[in-house]
Parts: sequence; C-alpha cells; structure tokens
Amino acid sequence: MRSQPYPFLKGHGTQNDFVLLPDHEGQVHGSLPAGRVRALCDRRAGLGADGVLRVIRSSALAEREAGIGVDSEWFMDYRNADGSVSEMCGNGVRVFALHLLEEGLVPAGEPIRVGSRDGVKVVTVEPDGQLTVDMGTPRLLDETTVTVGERSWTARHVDVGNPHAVAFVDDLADAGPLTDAPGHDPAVYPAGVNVEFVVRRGPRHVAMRVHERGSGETRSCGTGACAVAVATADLDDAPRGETYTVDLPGGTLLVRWTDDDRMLMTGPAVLVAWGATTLG
Ligand SMILES: N[C@@H](CCC[C@H](N)C(=O)O)C(=O)O
Repeated sequence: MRSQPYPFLKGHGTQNDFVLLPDHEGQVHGSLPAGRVRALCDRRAGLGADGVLRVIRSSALAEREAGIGVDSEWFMDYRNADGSVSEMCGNGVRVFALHLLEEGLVPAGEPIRVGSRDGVKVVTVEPDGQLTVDMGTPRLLDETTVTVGERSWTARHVDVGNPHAVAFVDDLADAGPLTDAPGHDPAVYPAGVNVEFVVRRGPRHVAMRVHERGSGETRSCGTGACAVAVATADLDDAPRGETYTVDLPGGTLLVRWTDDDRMLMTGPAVLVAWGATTLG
C-alpha cells in the first residue's frame, strides 16, 4: 500500500538547495526522522537537496519546552542532508522567509521573524528582491588546524551560531575534490565543523569553497560566508560597517559587520517547485 503523500517545496539560495516541508502544526512529520530527511535529500532516489527546512509554528515545536522557538510565530526546523540537526542555515533562512511571504503567512512589507535553534533571525526584503538577514553577533575564536589528506592549513575558529573553520589557501583547488570531510580537532569541534577554504579576489572581496557538516561540499553556505567575512575583516583590521563580497560556486553573498557587532547578510532566494511526495 502506498503511504500518504505529503506536500513539499524545493528552493535554493545561491544554489544551496533545500526541500521545504510545510508542517504548521507539527502533525505531518512528528519528530522528522533522519531517515526521511536522507530519503528526501538523496539526489538519485529522492528529490535531492543539501538540507530540509521544516516549516512549523513555534507553538507546535517539541523543543519549545527547552526554550527554543519562543520569540517568533514561525520556526525553521533545519536538518542537514544526512539527517543531523544544525543550529542555523543562512541560505535556508532567506528561502524560508520567501516562502512565508509568498504564502501570505507573514504580512508583506514588514520584517520577517524566523525562529531557529540559534534564536530569532530578522529578514528584510530589499528593493531588488534580494533578502537581508540579521545573522547576529559572531564569535571569533582561536586558531586551529584543518587537514585534507596530507595537506594542512591554519584556520580561524568562528562561531556564527554554528561552528566554522576558515582556512586561507593559495588556490581554491588546493583543497582537492572534498569528497571526504576535512580533518579537524575534535576537542575544538566536538559536534563537527563546517570548513571554508578562502582566497582573496581584491579589496573586501573573497572567494570560497565549503565542506558542510552533514551535507558535504555544497555550492554555497550563508553562515560560512558570514564566518569568512568576519575572519577576513579581522585580518584586514577593517573598520566596522565595511561590506565584504563573498563569491561562492553558486553565486555571491554580501556581508556587512556592523558597528553594533552584527552580521547583515544579503543574497537571493528562489522557489522552484511545489508538489507532493511519499518519500521516507
Ligand atoms: N548551508 C547552511 C548551513 C547548514 C548547516 C551546517 N551544515 C551545519 O551543520 O552547521 C548555510 O547556508 O548557512
């Protein structure tokens, strides 16, 4: 017997792609089992995505009792492609906000509040249709080491709600095909890490590749672009308020580190498909 179909959407932000699962009252997906997420994200047997964004009311969230999702009507329940949970997704939150707007679930013309495991993110729509997210305050931590095969690089530990290691390299190809997760210090990153490899392109302009915890190499990472921008600005001793242009394989994101120590990230969001599936 075929199982009950449930609705999905597909979207991306600078080609970091997501399956969205509308589950407003939390009654469709229960605890959202990791196996279902993996089935949806599978690029051959499933819909294919870097991650899943469950669209749920904060009031329906099981984790609410632990103080998560208390300050917004809507919550972005983010999962990596391997089914693991992460605190935040910078590209996902723009796609999520666009979906809320398009469905009339939030009022047009007002900032959109999206709950995440890293607190509420406020998203605004720019006149050109791009979305800007207040990504909060970064934590620039110590240097650490990342490795790929025999090669190793010094990296800056940056926490932007989720963990990152930012390594400056001579050439983006130096990191190789990134089929496996880069090596890292488990004492520094007990829950794993997202690793960015960065080269300079010009003043306040960098390019990066990323290997994401739980998803592998992706074509873009919004939290990663923020980590890269603040690590680079710190190296540059740049005054606050400067905008960094971050090129990724899937597009370009702009990140401004403000006088009041917040990261404002601007980029596109696109919804490409609506349907129903029985996967998982
Ligand atoms: N692609 C995302 C980050 C998703 C979470 C990450 N893989 C983690 O496990 O922390 C982004 O755009 O920020």
